[in-house]
Amino acid sequence: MDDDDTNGRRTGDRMNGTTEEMSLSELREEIEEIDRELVELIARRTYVAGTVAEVKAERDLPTTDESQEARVMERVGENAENFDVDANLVKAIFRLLIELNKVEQRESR
Ligand SMILES: C=C(O[C@@H]1C=C(C(=O)O)C=C[C@H]1O)C(=O)O
Repeated sequence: MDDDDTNGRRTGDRMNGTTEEMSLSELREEIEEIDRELVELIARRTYVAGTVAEVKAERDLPTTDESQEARVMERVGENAENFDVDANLVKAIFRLLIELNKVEQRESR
């Protein structure tokens, strides 16, 4: 039995049933749309951080705020658990997003 014979059912079983009849190409289209949304969200997060950088520059505050980073990491860990995904993996992704923001903030001041 090859992958196509499962007709997406393995994925459908993990979700709400609406994906059960989806073909591989339809599932990949769904992933493509999700990926586009993820990149849009990353761009929005980076944009807001740019505004944070302006506020910090006005107040003469440093780019890095470790206590805020700890709050972000705790929050994303809780969100990961609520959505039943690996908290350590999600935290690793957010570590990168925070670093991206700090690079952007340093470049804009
Ligand atoms: C965006 C900020 O600047 C930095 C980046 C953070 C982030 O990407 O979440 C958090 C804390 C800061 O080190 C902030 O202070 O809120």
